[in-house]
Amino acid sequence: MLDQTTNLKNLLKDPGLLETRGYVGGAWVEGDKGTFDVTNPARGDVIAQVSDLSREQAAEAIAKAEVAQKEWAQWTGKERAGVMRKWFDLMMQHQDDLGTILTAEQGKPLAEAKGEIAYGASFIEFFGEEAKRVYGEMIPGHQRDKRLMVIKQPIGVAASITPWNFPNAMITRKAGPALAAGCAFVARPATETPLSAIALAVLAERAGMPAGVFSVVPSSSASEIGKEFCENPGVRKLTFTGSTEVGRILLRQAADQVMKCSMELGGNAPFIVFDDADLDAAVEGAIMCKFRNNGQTCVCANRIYVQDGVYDAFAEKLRARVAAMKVGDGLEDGTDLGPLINHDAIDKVQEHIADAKAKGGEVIQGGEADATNGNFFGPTIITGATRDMAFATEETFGPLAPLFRFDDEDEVIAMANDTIFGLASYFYAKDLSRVYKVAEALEYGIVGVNTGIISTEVAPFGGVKQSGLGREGSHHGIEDYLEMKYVCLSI
Ligand SMILES: NC(=O)C1=CN([C@@H]2O[C@H](COP(=O)(O)OP(=O)(O)OC[C@H]3O[C@@H](n4cnc5c(N)ncnc54)[C@H](OP(=O)(O)O)[C@@H]3O)[C@@H](O)[C@H]2O)C=CC1
Ligand SMILES: O=C(O)[C@H](O)CS(=O)(=O)O
Repeated sequence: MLDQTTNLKNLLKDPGLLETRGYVGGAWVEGDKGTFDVTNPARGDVIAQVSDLSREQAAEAIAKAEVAQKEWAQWTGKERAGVMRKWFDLMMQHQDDLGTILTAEQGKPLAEAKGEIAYGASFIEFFGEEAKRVYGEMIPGHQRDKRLMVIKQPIGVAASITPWNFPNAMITRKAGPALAAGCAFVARPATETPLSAIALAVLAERAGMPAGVFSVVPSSSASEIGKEFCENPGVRKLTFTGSTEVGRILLRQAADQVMKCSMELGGNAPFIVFDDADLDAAVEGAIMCKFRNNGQTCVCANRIYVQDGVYDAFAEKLRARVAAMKVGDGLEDGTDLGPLINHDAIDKVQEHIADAKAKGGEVIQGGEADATNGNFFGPTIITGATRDMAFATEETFGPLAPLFRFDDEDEVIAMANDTIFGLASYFYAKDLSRVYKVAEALEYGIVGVNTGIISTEVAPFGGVKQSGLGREGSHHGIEDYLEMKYVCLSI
């Protein structure tokens, strides 16, 4: 457990991983604007004071990245893969410490944090391998004296802005394809969780990543750094993960330069249980899908739809499982659910519960914050959910499971699709024709069938509608960091 007396460094096997400075052009730099506090969300204790870099320092990181990228792009894919493999190996070698740092700043249980480290590292491993497979093509000429070639080249400098909920994996899911393609990468982590990003830079340096190829710009002013990323002509690609609201701001800012953008934005995932589902499997899937990272993921179930004939049985089974979940400090053994990231997150969950109760919803489990102590909130289930309640259209981003009742497929597909979002969706059913029909009818970038966990580096992750632009992961993921060039050769 972390408190005022226990220094985070004392918990690490390699205290050198707990760096608090920025990493710019291969140098460790103090912030022109001093420092900002990073707190442990479980109890609010300050665990580090991190360098607060200025917009000018972000501009310097971009300038250094422009120079370094020219050389990095000359390396063969195999040479880039060699450095990325060493980086991956170091991440896995230090998985325990990286997990401890992540839990300390973000709050998720240590086992989940270590899982994120392995998930994050998998993008570096996977795209290191893809670096060797950036193929072009020859096209039969349209005239006898013409030979046509298509080659793929790195876009240039990529800049990232990432959220606090996956402070390691959301950076590596972008840096992996970017570095493999031959881009340089400048990362601006979330204010709440910069330590995990900085630790990645410590290991990148140890892995022999050339100076300037990977930089981390911690800052307490998101909008200031975001404007630099969008307005600096040295940046050719902006990649963002976070809310749709902020995604819109960045897209507007990037439009002036017609900058290529990847956007992984908000979600509002439906989780549908049909009457032919394996109910026990559906309950376990709902637990994992709803309560992973305490409900603070963009792919968490936000609306749970249960067919009428199995509604009561599912509700009782889910309630029994949720009642057994342990809420506590992520660094303590046996914790299933850590704290939410801050008080605003608690307020959002409480607002959604109050709104639902005022409109006829019934809390059958949880419903209370642990106000005595930190940002803890008991996992909550509400029955009698209806489409006029706030969580039907807003992402709760917390441990609240609203159960909606439905009669037939067409009704639930219409309800599931009735949102501006389109990231992840899930359903449990056995009938094969139902599986095909529903999977094709759901308007989402991702559909989980008889599973509540869909995230892997080998598959394309991304949303439709207002959940984003582009895909991260899979062999498709590297395309977002490449430009396609057509060469017309007259012989
Ligand atoms: N599709 C996906 O993969 C994901 C989507 N999300 C969505 O994001 C929301 C919760 O995450 P949250 O971090 O609060 O999202 P935010 O969009 O508020 O923040 C995401 C990042 O953007 C930064 N930011 C905020 N405002 C600006 C700005 N004007 N210019 C530049 N950068 C800015 C934040 O900085 P700072 O930390 O300083 O505020 C943070 O680093 C939910 O809607 C969730 O669904 C979250 C994670 C993944
Ligand atoms: O930020 C998120 O919520 C992640 O995209 C979810 S996942 O990829 O880790 O499942």
